[in-house]
Amino acid sequence: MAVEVRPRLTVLSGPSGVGKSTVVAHMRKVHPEVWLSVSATTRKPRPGERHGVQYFFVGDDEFDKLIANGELLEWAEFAGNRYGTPRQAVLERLEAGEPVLLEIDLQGARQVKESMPESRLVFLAPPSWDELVCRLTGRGTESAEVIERRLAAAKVELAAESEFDTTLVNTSVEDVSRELLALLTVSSGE
Ligand SMILES: Nc1ncnc2c1ncn2[C@@H]1O[C@H](COP(=O)(O)OP(=O)(O)OP(=O)(O)O)[C@@H](O)[C@H]1O
Ligand SMILES: Nc1nc2c(ncn2[C@@H]2O[C@H](COP(=O)(O)O)[C@@H](O)[C@H]2O)c(=O)[nH]1
Repeated sequence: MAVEVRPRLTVLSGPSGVGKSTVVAHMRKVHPEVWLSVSATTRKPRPGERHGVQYFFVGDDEFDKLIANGELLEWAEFAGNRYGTPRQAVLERLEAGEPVLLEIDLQGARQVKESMPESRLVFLAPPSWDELVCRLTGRGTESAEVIERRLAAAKVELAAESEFDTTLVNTSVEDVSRELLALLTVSSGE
């Protein structure tokens, strides 16, 4: 019997610093055809980040307009900044029959599951709490105060792991990237 393989909407979430961006970047280096939604955010760019690549960096007024015009599939406030997924690009990809990957926080993942129950939520977990703290601190992109806020959010996110369809533990970037890639399509057996 032929196995039907269909694209799907996959949401990757997990605590700040667990390695979501690293895993996705590795996967897309090996498989550049994988499409990742570019979010809008009110956060200021980190060194090396470019508008339209990592994020669409917008001001508060512009973000307000995106919400008011219904242009965001979901949005949330995270550690003092707002983040949201542009709706149109996601719907266009799905209508074209292409897999869609979102890298968003827990609040956004819950909103997507509510509006698109057929989506798959993937939780990226750290090997341990100490390793998470080490990765977030070692990245060196946030102040001590922001790290504290992100670690407080991480406790909430880790407690919500059971809401996700699948958990991947980020011990090896290469292994997790491969596992994530396999989840981007749904086969008829599922
Ligand atoms: N498997 C791994 N082993 C060791 N270090 C890792 C691993 N995966 C990622 N890292 C490192 O952890 C740090 C955080 O990774 P990354 O920025 O990808 O996290 P994130 O989950 O996207 O964070 P945020 O949600 O804050 O954007 C980076 O310095 C990255 O190099
Ligand atoms: N709900 C949403 N969360 C998002 C979106 N884009 C990114 N994120 C999440 O925000 C935090 C912080 O990201 P950072 O780049 O400032 O480190 C992280 O958990 C991201 O996954 C989004 O569109 N919606």
